Amino acid sequence: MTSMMGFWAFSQTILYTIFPSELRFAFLKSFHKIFNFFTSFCYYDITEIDGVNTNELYNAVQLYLSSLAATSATSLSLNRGLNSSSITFSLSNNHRLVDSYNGVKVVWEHVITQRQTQTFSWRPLPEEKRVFILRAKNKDKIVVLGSYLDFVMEKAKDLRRKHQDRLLYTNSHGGSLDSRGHPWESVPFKHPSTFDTLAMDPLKKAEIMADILNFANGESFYQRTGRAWKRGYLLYGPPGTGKSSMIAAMANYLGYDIYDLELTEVNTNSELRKLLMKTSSKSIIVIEDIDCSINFTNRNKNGVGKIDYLPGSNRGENGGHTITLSGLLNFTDGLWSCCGNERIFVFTTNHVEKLDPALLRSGRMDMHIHMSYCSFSALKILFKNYLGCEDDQLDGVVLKELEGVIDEAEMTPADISEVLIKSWRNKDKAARELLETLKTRAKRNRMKPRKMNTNEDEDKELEKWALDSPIQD
Ligand SMILES: Nc1ncnc2c1ncn2[C@@H]1O[C@H](COP(=O)(O)OP(=O)(O)OP(=O)(O)O)[C@@H](O)[C@H]1O
Ligand SMILES: [Mg+2]
Repeated sequence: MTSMMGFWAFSQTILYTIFPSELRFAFLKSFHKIFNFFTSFCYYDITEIDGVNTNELYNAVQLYLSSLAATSATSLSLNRGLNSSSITFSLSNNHRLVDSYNGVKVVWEHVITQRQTQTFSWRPLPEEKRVFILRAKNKDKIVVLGSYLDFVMEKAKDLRRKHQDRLLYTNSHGGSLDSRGHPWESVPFKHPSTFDTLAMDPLKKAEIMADILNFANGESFYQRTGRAWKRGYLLYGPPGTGKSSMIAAMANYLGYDIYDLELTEVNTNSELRKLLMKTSSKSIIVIEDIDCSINFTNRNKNGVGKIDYLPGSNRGENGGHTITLSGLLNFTDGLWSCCGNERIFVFTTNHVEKLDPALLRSGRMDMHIHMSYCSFSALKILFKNYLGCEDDQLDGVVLKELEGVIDEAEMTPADISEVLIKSWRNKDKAARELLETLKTRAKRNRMKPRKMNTNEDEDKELEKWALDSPIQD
């Protein structure tokens, strides 16, 4: 500003010595206009990469402008991501867009420049440097910084949930970062499972739906009670009972992204933290088959399990992998779990009895959900899904028999779907075939010798405990 004033004084001196008075006035007037034009505006740079981190505001602005650009910009870049169902717009290089908010007019410009070749860097940066420049009048500074940018962030979040494909992230290359600073790779998430298609006890389903909805709408509750805005679910039960389908249904219901954390790819607790820091809010962080990829049972003298990689996993015994159960609990529970908001953690397992009790203890996972064999009420949902009919449209006698035998048959919804899918065009035939299969399974189960040993008793005890664990805050 001082140099501006100096330049102003200097130009006035020149003016008085060179120009006659009439010309001087006209010149001064235009000069004043130009001078005011530049000094009455403020400019904000929003760069794509801020230091080493991706700038969330940049992504939000890009999305927000894409919705404006579609109708008002004259030059657009059109993109369609691999596997994506929709085209996205973005402002072309050096193009501008005018936006107004509460009577305040702002101008956005997108500037892309080539980055100078880097001599040395811990992490290579992308070749292009991309910046959004926001211009606003000085007098509107408070509105812009106080509420306009928050408005842009909120709008972008909504747009993303409404129009963009949700994403499924995976950490297939462990915790290492790519050139844009992401440890996660993503693909569009298009799982068709919803709570409508999920076959399970309707009361239990309603309870889970209410719980996640309460969570998603509970910002003020979490703020008031001083709790981190996160919730943990443990889904356990035999294969094919719908644990993964439940996760997909949750994501579709809330419009959240999914981070599928492959724990065997993560080497250290700090890598785990890095991964957590790079997850966005409104997401579900999933660790599937937690008992299969790692073994928590090997506790050290402090009673905290150190994770041994099982023979099937791709980690050797002496590979220098130092991830611990306390690291994992810190990830879900501790201070690090609070960087970011509105996140759901889901662990799944086929063997709840193999999990370390520290993981099951009250307060760790807020809700333990037992996904079990198909019940009669769950079967009715499968009839609707696969045969397109309500149960009262089926033969009453067959239905009664199905009800009598289904619990004893102990068949998973996945197994039952396989039977129904074979004759889905003929609903009565499909129901009859299912009845035959269920009867055969029930007979086999009746003949199977029940092993009753202390281990089984313990397992049952543990399952009961897991089932009875905390359900509400
Ligand atoms: N409860 C259910 N409701 C509707 N469909 C189901 C249900 N459970 C299983 N299925 C069907 O079976 C398939 C496999 O189920 P899913 O992958 O959800 O089981 P899972 O419990 O995650 O199994 P695993 O323990 O092997 O991971 C699903 O794609 C779906 O078609
Ligand atoms: Mg699964």
